[in-house]
Amino acid sequence: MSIENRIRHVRAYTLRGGGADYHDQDAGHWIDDHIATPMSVYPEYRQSRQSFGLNVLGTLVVEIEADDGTVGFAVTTAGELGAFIVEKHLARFVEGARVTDIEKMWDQMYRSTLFYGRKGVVLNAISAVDLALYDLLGKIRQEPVYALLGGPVRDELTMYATGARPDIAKKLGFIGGKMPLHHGPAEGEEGLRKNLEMIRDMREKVGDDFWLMLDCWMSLDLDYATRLAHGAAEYNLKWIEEALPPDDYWGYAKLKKQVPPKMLVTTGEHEATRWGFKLLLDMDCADIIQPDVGWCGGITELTKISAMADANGALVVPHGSSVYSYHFVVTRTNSPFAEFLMMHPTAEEIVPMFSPMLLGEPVPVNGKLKVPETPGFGVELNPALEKLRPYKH
Ligand SMILES: C[C@H](O)[C@H](O)CC(=O)C(=O)O
Ligand SMILES: [Mg+2]
Repeated sequence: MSIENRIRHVRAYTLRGGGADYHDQDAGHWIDDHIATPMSVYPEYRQSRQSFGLNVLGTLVVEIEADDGTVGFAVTTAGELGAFIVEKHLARFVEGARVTDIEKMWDQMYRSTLFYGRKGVVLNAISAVDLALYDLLGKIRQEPVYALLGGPVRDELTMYATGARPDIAKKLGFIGGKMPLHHGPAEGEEGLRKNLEMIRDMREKVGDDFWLMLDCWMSLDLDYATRLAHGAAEYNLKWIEEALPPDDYWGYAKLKKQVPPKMLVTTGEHEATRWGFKLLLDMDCADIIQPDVGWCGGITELTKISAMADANGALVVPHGSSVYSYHFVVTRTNSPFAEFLMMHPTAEEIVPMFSPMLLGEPVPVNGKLKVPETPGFGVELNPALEKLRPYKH
C-alpha cells in the first residue's frame, strides 16, 4: 500500500433509524419529549420535534474506495439529499485524486458548491466525504485518525452526558449532565417557572459538585434567555447552550455580556465552516464553540476552526459526532472534554451514540473514553442494516 494510491470510486447510501440522524428515534424517546425549539411558537408543533420534520433527512453513508480495494466510509445527517449531492456533484473532485490530497478535494468541493451551499446539507455532505477520506487514509497508512492529526495530547477523554437524566449520568461517572429545555418563550411565565423548577430539582438530585448544563436548541430570544440564565444561576448552571437562533450573532454577543458571572455561553452545533465560526469568535459570542464534525465541514475544516478558537481563547467541544469527535478531541489541548449523547430511550443506560449503525463504536466507561487504536476511525458500518443507493453516477 502506498500514499500514491488513487481513489477509484465514491458511493453514497442512505439509512434510516437512529445512527448519524440521532433524532430519528421511536416514539417515547426522551429526545422527542416536548423539547423547546424555534417551532414552539406554534402550539401544534410543541410536543414533538418529529412533528415538524426533525427526522426527515435520515443518515447519509459515504464510501470511498481506493485503487487497492481499501474502503473508507463515514456517516452524517443528510439522507437522500446528501446522497444526490455526493454522487452527482462532489464525486468528480474525489475520483482519480491521490488519497493524500484531502485539502485540495475539500477546497474544490467547497468552491464548486458556493452557488447553492455554504452551510446546511451541502456542508453535511462535504463533511461526510472529508471524514470518509480520513478514514480511508488511516486505513491505507494503518494508523488511527488521531495519529494523522498529530497524535494524542491525553490518554483518554473526559465525557459529559446529554440527556434527560443527569442524576443517572452522575452515577455512570460522567463529569456533568446537559438537559434539554422543555418550554419556550411562547409558554409564558408558567413555562419559565417549570424550566427553573426542572433545574432546581436536578441540582437537588445531583448535589453541588456535578456540572449541570441546559440545551435550549435555538428556542429562545435574548430577553428570555437572559432571565432564564439569571434564574438558573441560583442552581449553579454551568452553561446555557444554543439559546438563540444560529444566525443571531448579535444576540449571542449581547447574551454573553448579560449572563451571570461564571455562567458560560456555548453554541455552534448548527454553524459551519471557518467563516461561520470566525463570526462567532470575532463577535465574542461564546465561551465554548461546539462544531458538529459531521456538519461543520469535517476534520479538514475543524482543524482550522479549532486553531482560530484557540487563538481567541475559546474552547472547542464538538457537538455529538461520536468517533469523528473523539479522534479530534484527543489531539487538542483546547478541547478538554467531549460530549456523549445518551441514546437510550430514557437516558438510563449507555448505548453507542450512533447505534445501531457502527460496529466497534467506543463508549465511555466510568465517564472516560479510550479512543480506538485501530486504523481510520476504528469503526465499521453494520452490515446487518439495509442501505439504499438512490443515485448512481
Ligand atoms: C438535546 C438537544 O435538544 C439535541 O437533541 C441535542 C443537542 O443539541 C446536543 O447534544 O447538544
Ligand atoms: Mg446542543
